[in-house]
Amino acid sequence: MPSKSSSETQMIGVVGMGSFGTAVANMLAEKNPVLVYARKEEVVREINETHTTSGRKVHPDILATFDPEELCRRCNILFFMVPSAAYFEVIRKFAPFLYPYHLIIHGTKGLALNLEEGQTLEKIEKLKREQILTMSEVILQETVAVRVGCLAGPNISTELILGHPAATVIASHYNEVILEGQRLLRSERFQVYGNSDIIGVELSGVLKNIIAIAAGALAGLGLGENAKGLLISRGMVEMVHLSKALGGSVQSVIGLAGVGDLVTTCNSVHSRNFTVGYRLAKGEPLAQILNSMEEVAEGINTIRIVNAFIKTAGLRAPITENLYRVLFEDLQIEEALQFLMKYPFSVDVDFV
Ligand SMILES: NC(=O)c1ccc[n+]([C@@H]2O[C@H](COP(=O)([O-])OP(=O)(O)OC[C@H]3O[C@@H](n4cnc5c(N)ncnc54)[C@H](O)[C@@H]3O)[C@@H](O)[C@H]2O)c1
Ligand SMILES: O=P(O)(O)OC[C@H](O)CO
Repeated sequence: MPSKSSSETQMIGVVGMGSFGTAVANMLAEKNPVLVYARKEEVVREINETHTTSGRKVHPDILATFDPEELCRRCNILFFMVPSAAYFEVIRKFAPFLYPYHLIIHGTKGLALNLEEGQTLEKIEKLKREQILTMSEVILQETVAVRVGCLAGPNISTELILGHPAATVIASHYNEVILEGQRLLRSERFQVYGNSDIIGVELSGVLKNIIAIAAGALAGLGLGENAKGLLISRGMVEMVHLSKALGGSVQSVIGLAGVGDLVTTCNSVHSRNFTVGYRLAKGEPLAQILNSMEEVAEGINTIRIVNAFIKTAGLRAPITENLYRVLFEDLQIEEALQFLMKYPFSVDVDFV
């Protein structure tokens, strides 16, 4: 295994220079030099020559490369900031260059499927928990890395880029991952909390996207703040039950990465998931909305996976189930709302 000198360890690696990757790379660059990986040569050139990418400013202490080996050789702390749909491809590209000394933190709020060749979600009768992977589980499965963490919280990238105050959670089984994340990212404008329940924190960030799509739909219909309060509180209860069934703790859902991010995403016109719901409610077909979006709305893939899991686990998750039918089975939003208003929820909080 190659050894590393202490001076080399100061350079921090970031994989993926989309909205969130750029925001995080810029924050990291306030304290350490940063090397970012982008797969396209023209993006690498743009970052190195103009210190911008896709119209966003890039900190002058950030260099770019399209060589995964260089990134892994020069950085022993890596932040992976790519959408879940690209995760297996990206992780497998980096896996040959990763060693157990690497420390990896990811910021992806999506799920992946661990299926056999030729299997698809549609073909599976019962989707088991072990066939669903959070991104930390993908990293652990595909690489020799051990010290893995996630970063999740109310972190709309457009606000981070403006330097507005915010906070996040770094979750890991390893305290040193949390401490490194805090050391690298904490600033006067950015607070970093720790949590040892990595699965619960990942699931919180993943599941709130479903509720955010529903919140966008309510806003698109102009149904007001009472309805939103109702959705957010019932959405939180649904997230708790789904997260518990998938291996997360109640505490993580009611913390910053759960309720904190839920409130933010359900209220932000900058949220891609909220925007999908809003445009659906205005009458646009889902395919048209997704085709016109350059950035990923993770909730769409998440709801397919979670809906399949709900059936296997025998759970009831009325918001998720009804939203799935709106998105994929032609149920009208108004009909879904009527169904939810008649649903016999009777206990307010049933998980403590
Ligand atoms: N944007 C936000 O406000 C925000 C905040 C918190 C978390 N997140 C999460 O971060 C993740 C990324 O979101 P984003 O907003 O940066 O998305 P984005 O669509 O803006 O950017 C995705 C980046 O990944 C890169 N990428 C995609 N496929 C790739 C591949 N096969 N190989 C290499 N690179 C590839 C793209 O080139 C792009 O740079 C998502 O899971 C999202 O939920 C986003
Ligand atoms: O734009 P969204 O909907 O992916 O949400 C972004 C972040 O998850 C907010 O914390």
